[in-house]
Amino acid sequence: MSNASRWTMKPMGMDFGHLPRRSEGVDVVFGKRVDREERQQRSGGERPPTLYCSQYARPNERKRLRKTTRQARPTHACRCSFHVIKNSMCVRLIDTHKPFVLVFLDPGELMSPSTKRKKFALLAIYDIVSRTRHTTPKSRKKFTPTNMQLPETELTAAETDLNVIAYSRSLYMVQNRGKSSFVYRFRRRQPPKQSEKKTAEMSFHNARVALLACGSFNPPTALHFRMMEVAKDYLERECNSTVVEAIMSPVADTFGKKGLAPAQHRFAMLDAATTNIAWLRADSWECSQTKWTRTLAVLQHHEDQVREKYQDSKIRVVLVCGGDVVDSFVRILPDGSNLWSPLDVQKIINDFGVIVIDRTDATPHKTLCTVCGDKPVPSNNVAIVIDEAFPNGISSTRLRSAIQAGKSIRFCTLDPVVDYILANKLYV
Ligand SMILES: Nc1ncnc2c1ncn2[C@@H]1O[C@H](COP(=O)(O)OP(=O)(O)OP(=O)(O)O)[C@@H](O)[C@H]1O
Ligand SMILES: NC(=O)c1ccc[n+]([C@@H]2O[C@H](COP(=O)(O)O)[C@@H](O)[C@H]2O)c1
Repeated sequence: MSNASRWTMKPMGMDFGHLPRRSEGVDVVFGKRVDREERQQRSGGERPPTLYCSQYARPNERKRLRKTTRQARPTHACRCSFHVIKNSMCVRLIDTHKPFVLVFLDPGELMSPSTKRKKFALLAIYDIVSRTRHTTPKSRKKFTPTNMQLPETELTAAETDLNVIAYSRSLYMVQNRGKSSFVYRFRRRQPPKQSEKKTAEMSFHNARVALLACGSFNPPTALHFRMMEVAKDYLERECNSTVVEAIMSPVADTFGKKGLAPAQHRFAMLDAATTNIAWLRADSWECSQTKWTRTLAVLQHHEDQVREKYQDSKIRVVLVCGGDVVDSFVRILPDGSNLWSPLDVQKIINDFGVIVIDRTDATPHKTLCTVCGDKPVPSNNVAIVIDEAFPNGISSTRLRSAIQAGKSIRFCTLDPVVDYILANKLYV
């Protein structure tokens, strides 16, 4: 019997109270003091977006925790998803420091794992799970480390991505036996560190590359086109790469940024401006999706497309972005969740690569050091380029403000964009 088939994923038919359905994710925020009453109030009849673990948040512990994780963050937010496997709850915990830990958990007293971080994470999850009354002594009995396997067949594509990471990390199982609990650690069986290996082999040098810029382009500014030119120039001059094409992909309307003009216009402006530039084009795939697509998925889509188009499985798709986007890699949203999944960021850096165009007030190098933690920033896969010929603080916001004030924006962007905005009376 294959290992995968030993586990069956059951639908969420059990009484999980207020927990969201799987893949929705729950944010576990460490470090916030929320008293019991308030917590109950927050839970109310509705599903709370965030679960607070106040009892593990003493200030001195927070300080130590930050030291351990080497990441000073205002709160320690973890995104978890919940699954039911053989009557036990499986919690997947994702955070910046340890991107993915799979925990099979029975409520019970926990034996302290070796590091504070693990302890905090496990206790936090315990805190959640202990309020769900989901396990019975019978189900606990069934639960043994020997039959443990990820239910690969039942997972969606996105989750299967995560599984790879789970295997490259350690797997923890926590089980209650009488009064004490045990933490089991499993090593992945396949050769580890596949993505690191890929990074070591990968380099911009002599590579065939397609560039991808994702953004609102609301409207496109001179810098949006310029950043593609700067990235292409850098790769061809410094790395002897061949840039086969460069793609500008406007984000879908469902991204929900304030004041976002309809995707049809944002795409049309990019298309009009790039139509006579052989190596540069606008692509409508991302903005024609009904839901917002994470940048990693956009990269993956275009990797498939260009490899097929050029019949070359070695072509790389490299993300081009400004320093502000890199800074946003570690941004935590007001509800405590991560703007970018840390896993996505790791994959973008290691499996694709990024050309960062420096931008006023951005500190991409510092952010990348934070993101990479113990490891050095992979310099063969990430380059921060300063545009010395044309440094400026232009932004779409400034163009929109100028248009609203009735001022000219000519020469702040390409002429076809200006003409399109005027003809369609955008941003007035
Ligand atoms: N002046 C600039 N310098 C460097 N990168 C830039 C500049 N303007 C935009 N970019 C980059 O272009 C990409 C698309 O950006 P986006 O469409 O969000 O433009 P924006 O000017 O930042 O928009 P807004 O002002 O509406 O927030 C991002 O990677 C962004 O960092
Ligand atoms: N998690 C993610 O993949 C993620 C998060 C935030 C923004 N983005 C992308 O960054 C780009 C720029 O966004 P802003 O316009 O908010 O700077 C957009 O294309 C957006 O889709 C991706």
